[in-house]
Amino acid sequence: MTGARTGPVHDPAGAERRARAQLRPEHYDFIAGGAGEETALRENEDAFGRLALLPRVLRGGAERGTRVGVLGREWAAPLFVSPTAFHRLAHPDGELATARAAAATGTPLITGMAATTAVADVVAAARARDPEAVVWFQLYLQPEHEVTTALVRRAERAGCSALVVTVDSPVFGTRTRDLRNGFHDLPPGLAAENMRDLLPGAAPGGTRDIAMWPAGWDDLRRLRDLTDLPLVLKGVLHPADARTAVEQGVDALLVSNHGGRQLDAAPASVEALPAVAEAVAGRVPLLMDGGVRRGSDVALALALGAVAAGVGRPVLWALATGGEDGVAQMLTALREDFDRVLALCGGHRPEDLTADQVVPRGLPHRRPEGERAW
Ligand SMILES: Cc1cc2nc3c(=O)[nH]c(=O)nc-3n(C[C@H](O)[C@H](O)[C@H](O)COP(=O)(O)O)c2cc1C
Ligand SMILES: O=C(O)C(=O)c1ccccc1
Repeated sequence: MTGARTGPVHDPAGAERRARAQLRPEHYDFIAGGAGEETALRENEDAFGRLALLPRVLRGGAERGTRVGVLGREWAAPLFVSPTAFHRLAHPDGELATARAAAATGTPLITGMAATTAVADVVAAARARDPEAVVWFQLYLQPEHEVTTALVRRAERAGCSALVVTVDSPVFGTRTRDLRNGFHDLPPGLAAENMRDLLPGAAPGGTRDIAMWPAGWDDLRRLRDLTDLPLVLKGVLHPADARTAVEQGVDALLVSNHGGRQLDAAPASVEALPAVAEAVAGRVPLLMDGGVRRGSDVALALALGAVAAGVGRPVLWALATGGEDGVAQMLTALREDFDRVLALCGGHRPEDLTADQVVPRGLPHRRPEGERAW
């Protein structure tokens, strides 16, 4: 049969179940959990479930492709790996395995300051698979400007091609599961390697060593002056902030509620996307993450204004059960799933997906007066 599935089957729920069986319970909870009552966490996936895609028909499309352009580079698909802390909790190869898998599948990777592998080693691992691999560095603005500066220099020297500043974390969200489990520190032997020698005391070993701090637009301007790398703001949900960010010369926005781990009352990322897209009006590219689990989620995000969608937890589940191969299979399956959804929607390229193709699920409660159902 033409077009039959040949690659790995995409099974997001199964991947999490298998990872859970393998991880220490407090590590599983750290990854799976959200803030407070985990409303924002649940909403990220549920919101996609409330949206349907209206396919267009008879549009041809034998010449289909998934490539997109972002900040001057071509990406294989509108898909990237969002920054998540502590990959060595999931697998001994940690960020090295993730970096190799991302590069091997042509997927851009955002590695974070809370990685358990130094950014230079992460970039080297990616470039060993693909010399053109795209790696960005995520950071939190630090209370001491010298620490921020040192982190930026580490990312520049490593060869990262953009900085992602996470701005949704003036304080750490209330992580209910971590509090219940007493999980605050990394196991012996693991450390937040990017922070090494930047903080007083021993090797940075836990969530408390990554300062989240209430930075302001002034601090962002100082960062702008510090580096020529493109700046991406992560965690913008309010359209007014999106507008300010564009005025401040930010190069891209990543619309995100931090996987439901910061403000529990925040909307789902995909629900915040349309208003941000309207405010930005195409002046900078929009990325999004939160609850992206299948090709149709990527397609919905694109139709609502994003140029690409990121995955956080699915990477860690795949890493826990399958290391580099597991992550590569997951990313490949997700890309293939998106490609099929794009075709079924009548699209030839990711840009062909439009907002008129997104409709809410569920019948309207009341039909307009006098109108028949057929
Ligand atoms: C275990 C874990 C650690 C995370 N660490 C960071 C981090 O250090 N910096 C950051 O900006 N976002 C962090 N995030 C948020 C992700 O970048 C991303 O916004 C979120 O995971 C996307 O949602 P998803 O997990 O539903 O795909 C983390 C998320 C998880 C699950
Ligand atoms: O950002 C997060 O969600 C997160 O879990 C984390 C943990 C430790 C350090 C930095 C971020």
